[in-house]
Amino acid sequence: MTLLRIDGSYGEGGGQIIRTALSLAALTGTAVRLENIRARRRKPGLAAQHLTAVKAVALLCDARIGGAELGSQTLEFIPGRPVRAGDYTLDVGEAREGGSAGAVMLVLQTVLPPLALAEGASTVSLRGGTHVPMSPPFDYVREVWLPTLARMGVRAELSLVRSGWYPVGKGEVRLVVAGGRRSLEALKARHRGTLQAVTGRALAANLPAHIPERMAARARAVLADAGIAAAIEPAVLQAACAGAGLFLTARYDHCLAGFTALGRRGKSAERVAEEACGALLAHHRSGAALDQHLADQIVLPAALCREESLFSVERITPHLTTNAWVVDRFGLARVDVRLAECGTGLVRIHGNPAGVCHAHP
Ligand SMILES: Nc1ncnc2c1ncn2[C@@H]1O[C@H](COP(=O)(O)OP(=O)(O)OP(=O)(O)O)[C@@H](O)[C@H]1O
Repeated sequence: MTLLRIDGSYGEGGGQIIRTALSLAALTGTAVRLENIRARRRKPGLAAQHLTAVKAVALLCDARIGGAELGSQTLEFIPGRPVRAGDYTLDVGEAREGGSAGAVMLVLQTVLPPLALAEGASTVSLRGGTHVPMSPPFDYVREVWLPTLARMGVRAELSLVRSGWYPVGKGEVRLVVAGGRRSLEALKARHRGTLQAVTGRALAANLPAHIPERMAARARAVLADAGIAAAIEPAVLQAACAGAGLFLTARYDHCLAGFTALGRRGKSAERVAEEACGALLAHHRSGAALDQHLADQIVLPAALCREESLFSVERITPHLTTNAWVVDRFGLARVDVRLAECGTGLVRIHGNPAGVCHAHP
């Protein structure tokens, strides 16, 4: 059997190459061999979050897997059948002795596209980190990524059972996916239109109420100075360890954009607020439609469309160009990323008129 070889050291050289490759392997029935996994990271190879994603996608399509161990830098993944809808429970904490706060949202983003195109509805319960650094937090996925996918025809609902923060994790979310799509609808967001509203949540877990209140107050003041009225709600949550963060959503006529800043010991609530607002204002000034994270996270769903998607993005990141490369390796859709005005990017994803092909044995 020939396996499609994917070089994990390409471009960004991180975990996203694995996740995108596995989603596409399951969707198309392609057997893949991943090499040099996370070669550009300080500790290369599969970490708890990636291993959970590997096992999750393997469950969806009954894949045979080789090299699915912590630290492994090579993985073979051979799908056994088309993706099956069902009830799945995935726990990042189980992937490593002593637990892990690995990002469950990244695992969710790996299983959702295959389940959206599977026959029938699914529920997925995911346990681990819900608001952890270097990943989309729960609020971003619920307020920005899923509503953007809803515009592309994906029907899914996400709820937070318990938040999970670094370093302990132990959060839980529940995802319900309607399934039954044959392909998705193209995303058209070259121009974003006008800013309709900015909303947000200032969250603290196991910390005093004045922390989220100060984050919310400072954020409202910073945005008001820029002429933007924002509705930001402070809230205190219970969790397995302390954590805090501010999550903002900018709602434009034709798209959504999300901005996050997480707290840590020694960083004031006001600084957290200024960081998230700074990111929002930089995006607003850029004039582009999608924020830098949404662009790389929408490349895969857009590759599942029959028609062409087109959107502008605040800036071209290595995550974006790397994900474009992975999609290209599967020959599913051609992704064209171009530099546009003032450092923004323009992304065109030529859909596949034939739709996604399930070439399962
Ligand atoms: N603040 C944020 N908001 C939304 N998305 C984010 C945010 N920070 C990071 N992301 C997204 O998280 C993903 C991280 O991918 P990356 O390849 O870096 O993954 P990883 O598996 O966490 O690990 P590693 O970098 O350790 O290999 C990207 O899609 C990136 O856009």
